[in-house]
Amino acid sequence: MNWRRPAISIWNIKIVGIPLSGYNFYEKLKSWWTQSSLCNAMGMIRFMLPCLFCLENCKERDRKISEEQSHRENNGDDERTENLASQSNEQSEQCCGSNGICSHEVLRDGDRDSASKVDPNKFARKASFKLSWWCKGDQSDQHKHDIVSFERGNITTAERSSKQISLKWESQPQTVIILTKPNSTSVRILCAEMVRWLREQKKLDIYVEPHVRAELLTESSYYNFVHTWKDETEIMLLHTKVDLVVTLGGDGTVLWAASMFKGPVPPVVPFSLGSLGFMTPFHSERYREYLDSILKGPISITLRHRLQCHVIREAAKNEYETEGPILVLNEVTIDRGISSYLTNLECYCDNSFVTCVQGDGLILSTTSGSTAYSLAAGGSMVHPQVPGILFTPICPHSLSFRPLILPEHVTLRVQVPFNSRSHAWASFDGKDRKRLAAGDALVCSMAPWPVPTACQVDSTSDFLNSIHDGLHWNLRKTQSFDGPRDT
Ligand SMILES: NC(=O)c1ccc[n+]([C@@H]2O[C@H](COP(=O)([O-])OP(=O)(O)OC[C@H]3O[C@@H](n4cnc5c(N)ncnc54)[C@H](O)[C@@H]3O)[C@@H](O)[C@H]2O)c1
Ligand SMILES: Nc1ncnc2c1ncn2[C@@H]1O[C@H](COP(=O)(O)OP(=O)(O)OP(=O)(O)O)[C@@H](O)[C@H]1O
Repeated sequence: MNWRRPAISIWNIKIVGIPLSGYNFYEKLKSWWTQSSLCNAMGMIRFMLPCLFCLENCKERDRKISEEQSHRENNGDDERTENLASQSNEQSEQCCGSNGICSHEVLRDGDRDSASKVDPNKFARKASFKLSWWCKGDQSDQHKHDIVSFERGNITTAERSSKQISLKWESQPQTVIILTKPNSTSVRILCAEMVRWLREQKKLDIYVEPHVRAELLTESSYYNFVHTWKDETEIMLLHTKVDLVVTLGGDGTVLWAASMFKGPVPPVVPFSLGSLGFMTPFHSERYREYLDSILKGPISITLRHRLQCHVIREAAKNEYETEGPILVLNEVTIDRGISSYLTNLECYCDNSFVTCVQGDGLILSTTSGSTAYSLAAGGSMVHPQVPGILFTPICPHSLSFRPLILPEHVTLRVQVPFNSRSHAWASFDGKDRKRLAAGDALVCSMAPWPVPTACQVDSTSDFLNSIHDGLHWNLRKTQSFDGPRDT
C-alpha cells in the first residue's frame, strides 16, 4: 500500500497526494542529479533535463491517477481510472513530445540555432537579440518560466535559483551612439579615439550629440561620417536605429543617456570616467577589449527598472492631460525646496492611505537609485535587479518613520493638501524641478521600459563591487587572533 503525505493545509504545497514510491524515486534522482559532478557536463544535461521534466510530468500524472484511485475506492469506478490513465499517457506524449520536454513549462530558446532563422533583410539596420534567463553555474538557456501556478488549489512557484539575464545578438550590431560627460578633456580625447576605432575596426555607424560632432569636426574633417540629430522628433526615433549606447562619464551620464530614451532603451555600456560609478563597471583603459567582446556577445545584462511619474495639476480638468510622463532611473524627490516650513505630503498606495510626510521631503526610488539619494536619507541598498519601489523619507520629524520597500506593481500618489503651508518641489534624477502647488499631486508607478546595462561580470558581482569600491561598505580592520577567546 502506498503511503501518502498528510494533506494538512500548511503542507498542501506541490507534493500532496503523490505516492511515496514514485515521489521518492523522483526526489532521489533529482538529488543525485543536483549533487552529481556530471551535472555540468553538456551531454548529461541534454540527457537529464528531458528526464527530469518528464518525471515532473509523470509525477502529475501519478497524482491524477492516485487521486482517481482513491475516488474509485470510494465509488468503485474502475473504468474511469483506466480511461484517465490512458488519457494521461496520451496527454503526456502530446505535451512532452518524444523527448519528454513539456513545451509550456520549459524555455527552449537555447537549443535553436536562431541565427540561421533570421531573415537578413529584415534586420538590415538594427541588430536583433534575445534575452534569456541564465542560471548560476549552468550555461544552457533551458529553464522553466518564472511562474506561479494554482493547479487544483496547490500553490507552486518556479525554482528559486540565481538568474542572470543574458543578451545574445541574433544579427550583428551596426549602429552605436556614444554619449559623453560635457566639459571633460579626458572624455573628449577618449571619445575621438573610440569613434575612430569603432569605425575603422568594427565598421560601425556612429551617432553622437550635436555639440560633440561639432567638437570632433573642429579637430579634423575626418569625422565627417559621424551622425547626429536635429531635433526632439529625431531623438524620439533613435531607439529604432541604435543597437548599443556607450556612455563615457560617471553615473550622471548613465542617467542622462536613460533620459534620452522616453520609451524602449537599447543596451547601455557604461564606461567609468567619474569619481564614483555605481552603474559604470567598465574601465575606459580597456575599452577595445570590452567592446570587442560585447559586440560579439553574449552579454550579461542588468535590467534596471525605471519609474514613470505624472504631475497632476489641480487646475487641470483631466488627469495626465497636461504633462507627459517623466521617466527616472534613480528617483523622484518631493521636497520643501526653498521653503523653510515642513513638507506636508499625503501619500497613498493604490488608493490606501500610507502616511503624511512632515519633514524635508520624500524620495520614491528605484532599486538602482537605492545607492544614491535614498541611501543618504537612510534607505536600504537593494540589488538593482529587485523590482521594488523604495519609499524613503528625508529628515522626517518623527521618531518612527522608517523607510519602506513596496512591490513593483503599486501606484503611489503624493498629494500636496489644500491646507499645506507651502508648495512642494519635485525633481527627477536630480533634475527638472517642478513646483507642486496645494491640490497638485505626483503619481508614480513602475515604467514598462527598463534600462538594460551591460555587466562587467554579472549583476550581483557588479553590484557588490560597486558598494565595496564606491562606499567601502562595511570596511573594518580584522580583529587580531591575539586576544581573549572562548575556552
Ligand atoms: N544627498 C545626496 O546624496 C544627494 C543629493 C542630491 C542628489 N543626489 C543624487 O544625485 C543624482 C544625480 O546624479 P548626477 O550625477 O546627475 O548629479 P551630481 O553630479 O550632483 O552627482 C551626484 C552623485 O550621486 C552619485 N550617483 C548618481 N546615481 C547614483 C546611483 N544610482 N548610485 C550611487 N550613486 C549615484 C553620482 O555618482 C555622484 O557622485 C540624483 O539622482 C540623486 O540620487 C544625491
Ligand atoms: N551628455 C550630457 N549632456 C548634458 N549633461 C550631461 C551629459 N552627461 C552627463 N551630464 C551631466 O553632467 C553631470 C556630471 O556627470 P557625471 O556624473 O557622469 O560625471 P561626474 O560628476 O564626473 O561623475 P561622478 O559623479 O562619479 O564624480 C551630471 O549632472 C549629468 O547629468
